[in-house]
Parts: sequence; C-alpha cells; structure tokens
Amino acid sequence: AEQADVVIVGAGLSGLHSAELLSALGMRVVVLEAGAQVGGRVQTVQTADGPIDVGASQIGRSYARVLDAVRRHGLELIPEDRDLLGFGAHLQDTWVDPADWENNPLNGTVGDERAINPILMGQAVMARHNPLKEVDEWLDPRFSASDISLRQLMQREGYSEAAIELAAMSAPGIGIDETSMLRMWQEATRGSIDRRVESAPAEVERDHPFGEANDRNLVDGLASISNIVGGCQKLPLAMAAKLGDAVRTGKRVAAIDMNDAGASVSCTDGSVYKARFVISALPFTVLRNIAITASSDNPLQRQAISTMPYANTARMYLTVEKPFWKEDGLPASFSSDGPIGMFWGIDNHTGEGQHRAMIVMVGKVAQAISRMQHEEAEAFVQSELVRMRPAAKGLLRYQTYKDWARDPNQLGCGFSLAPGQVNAFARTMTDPWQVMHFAGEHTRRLDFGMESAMESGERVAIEIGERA
Ligand SMILES: Cc1cc2nc3c(=O)[nH]c(=O)nc-3n(C[C@H](O)[C@H](O)[C@H](O)COP(=O)(O)OP(=O)(O)OC[C@H]3O[C@@H](n4cnc5c(N)ncnc54)[C@H](O)[C@@H]3O)c2cc1C
Repeated sequence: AEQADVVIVGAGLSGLHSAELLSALGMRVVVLEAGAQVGGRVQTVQTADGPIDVGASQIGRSYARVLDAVRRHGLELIPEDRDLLGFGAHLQDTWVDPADWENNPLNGTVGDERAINPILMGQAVMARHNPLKEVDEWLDPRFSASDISLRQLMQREGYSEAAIELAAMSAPGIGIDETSMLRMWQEATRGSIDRRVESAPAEVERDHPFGEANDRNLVDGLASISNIVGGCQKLPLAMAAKLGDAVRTGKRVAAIDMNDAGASVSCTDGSVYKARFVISALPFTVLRNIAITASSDNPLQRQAISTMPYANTARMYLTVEKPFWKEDGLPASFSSDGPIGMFWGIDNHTGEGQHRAMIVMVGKVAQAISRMQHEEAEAFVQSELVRMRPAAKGLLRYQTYKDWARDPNQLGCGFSLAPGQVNAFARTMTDPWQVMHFAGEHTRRLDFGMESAMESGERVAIEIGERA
C-alpha cells in the first residue's frame, strides 16, 4: 500500500483546495479521483460552438476563495454574458402573461397572492418569511422551529391551496416537500450578501427564479458575476496540475477502513492507500455506496450519509438559428408546469441571428427526464418544445446535454436537507469521525456554490493541521 499523510477522496474543488492547503503545510497528500478528469461538478464540454460549462460557471463578486484561486493560477475572468431574455409562463397548457396574471381566469389564488408572478410564487414566499439576517443563523437552534418544508410553512401562514400548487411548480429546484426552509434560507441569506457588496443594487428586479444575471456594474473591475475565459473547468485543472502526481485520476474508491490511528482506502482496481487522515470530498450520494468500517461507529454520521437527499438538474444546451420568439410573439424564455420545465433564451445583444438557449429541468421534471435514456430524453424535450412553439421547428441545433443524476460519479446536482434534518444532524455532521474529515459543498457552514466547496476544503485542512 502507498503511504501518505492524508488521502483525499474526490478531486472536485473541495478536495483539490484541501490538497493545496495541506501540501502548503508540508504534508504528503494523495487525491483519488474516480473520473478520467478532475473538477466534478465544474465541467466544461467542448462543442462546435465553443466551450460550454454544463456545471458551475457563475463566480460571484464575494467568492473570496474562488477569486483568489483564479488569480493564483493565472486564469482570466470575463463578466457573465449569459443574460436571459424576458420570461413568460406556460401553465395548464396555456400561455399566460405574468403582467396580467392577477386578472387571469386560471389564477385560483386569493387576496394579495393574486398579484404574485406565478413563476415566482415559491421565491416570493421564501423571501417574505425569511427570519435569518446572518449567514450562520440557519444552524442556530433559535430557528429550529423552521426546520419544516415550504408546504408546511405555507399551510402555517394560511396560503391558499392554489398558491401552494404554484409554489410547488416554482420552488427553486429542491421541492416543496423535500427540503427544509432552513436549507433554502441559508442560500437566500448568503445570496443577499452578494447583492450588498458596494454599489450593487440592494435587490435586483427579476422576472424569473433562476440564473442570477450580471448587473453590468463593475466594482474594482469585477462584475457581479464573472466566468472563466475558456470555461470554468480550467480552475480545477490548473489546481490539479500544480499538485502534480499527488492527483490520481481513474481511481474509484470502494472501501474505507479506519481506527483512531489511521485509515486504509481501497480502490476498485485493487490499489490501497494508507494514511494518518482521510478526507471525504464526495457528495453523500456516492459516499453512501462506499463501504466504511470503523473501530468506533458513528450512527448519526451514517444517518446523514445514507439519508441526505440530493436534487437534480438536467440541461440541454442549444443553438437557436433564428430568434423564433419574434415570429410567434411569445416571450423568448418561459417557465412551465409541463414536462420540460424551463426554456432559457440567452441574449446575444443584437436581437438578430443565432442565440444560445438552454432547456433547464429541475425538481420533479428532472426526476421524470432522468428515468429516460439519454437519446430518448433529448428527442422528447426537443419535440415537446416544438409542440409548444411550432415556430421553433427546424431552428434548434443541439449542442450538448447533461443529466447530473445519471452521472455515476455524482448521482445528483446538489445536496438538500429534508425537513427535520437540520435539527437531526446538520449542526454536527461536519465533525470528524475518527480520522475521517468531511468536505464538499454539502458540508458548508456559511457559503454557497463553488465558494462553499472551497470553504469546506479550507475547514478540513485547518482541522487536520490542528490535529497533526
Ligand atoms: C448544473 C450545475 C450548475 C451549477 N452552477 C453553479 C454556479 O454557476 N456557480 C457556483 O458557484 N456553483 C454552481 N454549482 C455548484 C458547484 O458546482 C458545486 O458546489 C461544487 O463544484 C461542488 O464541489 P465539491 O468538491 O463539493 O464536489 P464535486 O465537484 O461533486 O466533487 C466530487 C468529486 O468526487 C469524485 N468521485 C465520486 N465518486 C468517487 C469515488 N468513489 N472515488 C473517488 N472519487 C469519486 C467525483 O468524480 C468528483 O470529481 C452548480 C452545480 C451544478 C450541478
């Protein structure tokens, strides 16, 4: 068996960042990555129309660690150019004008609910009742009574059934029943910090619940959202290149055996690595398939690993040869309660000619699509879009498609915490289990997105640095 001070399992941003920091402390690290490439949920696909980020791409202005790593590795940033074109709604197989929703006969909501844009219902309710002011308060036992679902919150606050139904359609990806409000508010509260940075407007007026847009407001040369020139995966690739032969790709970990003195990590190819410490930088969807044996058991940690739910996102990336929305007069982008979810038309800033677009499937829509084989899913979403908008026929050129639940190294796109799980284990689930430490975006305390992966990599490096 090869010997190291620390074996890190998973070469996403969290694993790579912990490796960078522990190496800087003089420790011998080995990073084991199941995939052929590093990066995990930061993945850039080369297409006929250039690189497309099928995972993370948006870097917020307050992503201190990500921005620092981008600079350290000599990468170049550009302001986000994925501005979404105006959103409409397609509900009960009918096109709906959100501006006149209040008077629409399909609107079954009551009182002041009637004026809420139907595709923003989930978002609006979440924002209205968010009691958190600071980014760490989601873990504060003072808020433990809010460890409930969005449906339970809406029932408690007296919303109509029709409003609850709309929220189920527009709840931001992770479901009206499946996710604790504390998990949702953690992200919302962290997001509001970004908007407080210097001259950024306090609240950006938006007509859609996803895809935060660049506000075109530069602060210290930085847009509110930036992208990496050439694709976001350049960052993990540069981090891994610097770590040299410490990073091993094609190494699928199958078993971790540990006691208080060290751990032995075995891969499916028969190779074994022994170390004083081990870091799991894996989503729990895949960690739960790894056999963990320990001289001292940790039932609460096992519960977290085996039960934490994950949401899915599936996206189809398209080139639109001509803006068909000019022909049918409907909004370029839309949210629907139908089987393809959302269509995002991306502004090319001329209004004419080719545009990029995405079909974005989240929540129940993504679950249904994930049950299909790749080609079947592709054909289905394209034909469904043309059924809804015949003017799009012949104008959609397929670029690439990614369904994160079908990626065997991910089995989902992002963690969730079910109602009751913040109180059950979220406060302590990042504590080390014997010599195993836990990194990954799902072990965040304060941050979100890529920055939370970096935050967790930093935390485990400090934990191990203090113990070594
Ligand atoms: C569609 C999508 C869009 C996103 N957009 C943004 C965005 O715009 N901005 C933003 O900030 N964040 C975004 N995110 C979130 C961001 O990508 C993640 O928070 C972050 O990349 C997670 O990093 P991680 O290290 O925690 O995990 P991962 O990136 O999941 O890394 C885990 C690694 O473990 C490896 N692995 C799995 N099983 C094994 C095994 N048995 N043995 C060894 N290795 C294994 C995997 O291959 C992977 O490389 C997005 C995510 C998705 C899915």
